[in-house]
Amino acid sequence: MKVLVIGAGNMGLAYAKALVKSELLSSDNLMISDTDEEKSKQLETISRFDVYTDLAECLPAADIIFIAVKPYHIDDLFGNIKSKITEDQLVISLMAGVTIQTIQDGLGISKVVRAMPNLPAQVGKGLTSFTASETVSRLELSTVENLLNTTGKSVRLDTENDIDASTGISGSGPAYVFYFMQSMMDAAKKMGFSDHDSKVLVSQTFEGAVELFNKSDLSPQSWMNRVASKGGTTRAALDSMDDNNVRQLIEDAAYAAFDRAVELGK
Ligand SMILES: NC(=O)C1=CN([C@@H]2O[C@H](COP(=O)(O)OP(=O)(O)OC[C@H]3O[C@@H](n4cnc5c(N)ncnc54)[C@H](OP(=O)(O)O)[C@@H]3O)[C@@H](O)[C@H]2O)C=CC1
Ligand SMILES: O=C(O)[C@@H]1CCC=N1
Repeated sequence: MKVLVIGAGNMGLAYAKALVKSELLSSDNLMISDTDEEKSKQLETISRFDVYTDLAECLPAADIIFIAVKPYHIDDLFGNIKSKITEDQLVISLMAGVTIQTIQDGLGISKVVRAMPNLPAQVGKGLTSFTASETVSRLELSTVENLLNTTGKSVRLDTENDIDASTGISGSGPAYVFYFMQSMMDAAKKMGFSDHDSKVLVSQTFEGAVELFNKSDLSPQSWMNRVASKGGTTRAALDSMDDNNVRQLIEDAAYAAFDRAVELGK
C-alpha cells in the first residue's frame, strides 16, 4: 500500500511522521507533497520519505491520499488533480468543514473519508473523528482506522454533522486548553513569577489534573469539589468564574467552532 500526503504543514507532517514511525508503512511507501519549494527542500534533507512538489509525479502511485491543505486551497488543488485521480484511489480529507460531496464532485471520485484530527497528533496523543462515504468498503475502513490510529485514537461517527460538532470539541479544542494555559501563565507573571516558574506551575498543574481525570471514573465536576474546600481559595476562584458566566462562554465558543465548520461546508 502506498500513501500520499498532500500538504506538509502542521497536520500533514504530523500524519506523515506518525505513519512512518508506526511501521505500518515503510518510508518507501510514504510520499509527501507540498507546493512550497523551500519547505519541500528542507523536508528532503531532514525526513526519510519521498518529497514532491509536482503532484503528477506521485499521485498515480498512491492507493490512499491524505488531503491536508487549508479549505481555501481546494479549488487550486482539485483543478490540478481531478484529471489524474482515479476511482480506485481512496481520499482521506483532514480539512475542516469541507464535505464529502464537495470532494466527490471536485475530484470526480466516490471513495472519500472525512476526518477531523487535532494537533496532539504531533505527539501521538491525537484524536481523529471520521466518517466515510458508502462506497468505502469494510476492509478499507479498517485500513483507514489503522492509519488514523498511528497519531493517537480515532472515533468513527455516523454523520458529517457529527464531524462538524467534533470539530468544535476535539478539533479546535487544544486551542481552548492553550487559551486557559496562557491566561493562567499571564496571571502567574502578573503575580511576580518568572517565565520559567510560570510555565512549570501551569504545565504541571494541567498534566496532573488530566492524569487524575484519566485514571478515575470521576467527572471534572467531582474533581472540582475535591479541590475546593468550603469557604476556601478554590471556591473563591470557581465562584468568580460562575459569576462571570465562564462555563456558558466556553460552551458558546465550542458552538462557534461547530457553526463555522458547518458554514465552511456551504
Ligand atoms: N492545525 C490544526 O490543528 C488542524 C488542522 N486541520 C485541518 O488540516 C488542514 C491543514 O491545516 P494545517 O496543517 O494547520 O495547515 P498548514 O498551512 O500548516 O499546511 C498546509 C500546507 O499545504 C500546502 N499546500 C497548499 N496548497 C497545496 C497544494 N495544492 N498541494 C500541496 N500542498 C499545498 C501549504 O503550502 P503554503 O504554506 O505554501 O500555502 C502548507 O504547507 C486544514 O484543512 C485544517 O482544517 C484539522 C484539524 C486540526
Ligand atoms: O481552525 C481550523 O479551522 C482547524 C480545524 C480544527 C483546528 N484547526
